[in-house]
Amino acid sequence: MTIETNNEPDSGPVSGPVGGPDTGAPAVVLAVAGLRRSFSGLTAVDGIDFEVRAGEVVSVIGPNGSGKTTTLNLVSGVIRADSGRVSLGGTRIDRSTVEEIAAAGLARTFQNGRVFGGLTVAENVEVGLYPTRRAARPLRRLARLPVLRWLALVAEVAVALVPTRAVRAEQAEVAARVTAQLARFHERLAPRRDNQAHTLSYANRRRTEIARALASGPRLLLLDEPTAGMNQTETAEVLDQLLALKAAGQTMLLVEHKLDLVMALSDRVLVMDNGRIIAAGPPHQVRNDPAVIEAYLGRRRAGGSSEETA
Ligand SMILES: Nc1ncnc2c1ncn2[C@@H]1O[C@H](COP(=O)(O)OP(=O)(O)OP(=O)(O)O)[C@@H](O)[C@H]1O
Repeated sequence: MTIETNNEPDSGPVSGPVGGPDTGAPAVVLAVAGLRRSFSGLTAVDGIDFEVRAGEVVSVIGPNGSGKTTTLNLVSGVIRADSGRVSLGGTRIDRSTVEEIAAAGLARTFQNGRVFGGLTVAENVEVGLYPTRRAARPLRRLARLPVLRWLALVAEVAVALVPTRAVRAEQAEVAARVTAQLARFHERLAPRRDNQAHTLSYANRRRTEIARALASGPRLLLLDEPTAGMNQTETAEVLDQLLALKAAGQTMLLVEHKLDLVMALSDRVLVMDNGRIIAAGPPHQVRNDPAVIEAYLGRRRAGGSSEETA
């Protein structure tokens, strides 16, 4: 077996702040401390602290512009923090590259859904396995060094042209994993595996993106508004899939505006306002927190919104 996976249960001791055997609490998968980021004088994320434990589903809600997506971008390395610390499984990742963070076991989807339109559905999912491949990338460690990156690429091309037995075995494993991910989405994706992604409906593009994020068996899955732009039926279907993932033990951190989904799915909810976490706790507790009602839900209700969204 040559593909590195990250979906082993996080029950063993890890360095950094942990629960584990001593406390009986699941290990900390993600630890965020003092995270801060400003854009041209505007503080988007203002020194936040939180943890996500193994098997937990944590949702981040809050009004538009409160700092939710910036938080996901900081955690996943898409942008750098001005200060603060992010650890995945006890290892600091806030100065790592996006690829290093992916290889460490973090996968994510984006707010507007990002797929490679010219690739097939299966190829899009296969991309998600790239950071975990070893045989197909024999000199992958050199890719970190700008001067020697070309050597890593040459080695990749060489084994693609003349695949070794290990590369062929890895390719077979990749194909099996892609098929398993597409099967997760039943008739939505499996029959479309060879269709180019640009021909898919919006909902199927988003499903493809989730399948790609799951392909590597991530230790932590970040989802940025996984049901944005979906109708009620599509949203309910995605909720069922996320509940199945949760039942299988997948650790997730998501940003979501649809409160019904958040309430049904989350173990804990973090409420952000003006870059800060103003409340955190189980869904029913957060829903009834006077500070949240005042700062956020109350605003909505006062505005007479009939659809309760975050
Ligand atoms: N790249 C950027 N450059 C400048 N300002 C930014 C950038 N990214 C985010 N911001 C600002 O930071 C603040 C937080 O934005 P962010 O997208 O994190 O909020 P959000 O809670 O995810 O909002 P929404 O629910 O609308 O997606 C906003 O005022 C936004 O305009």
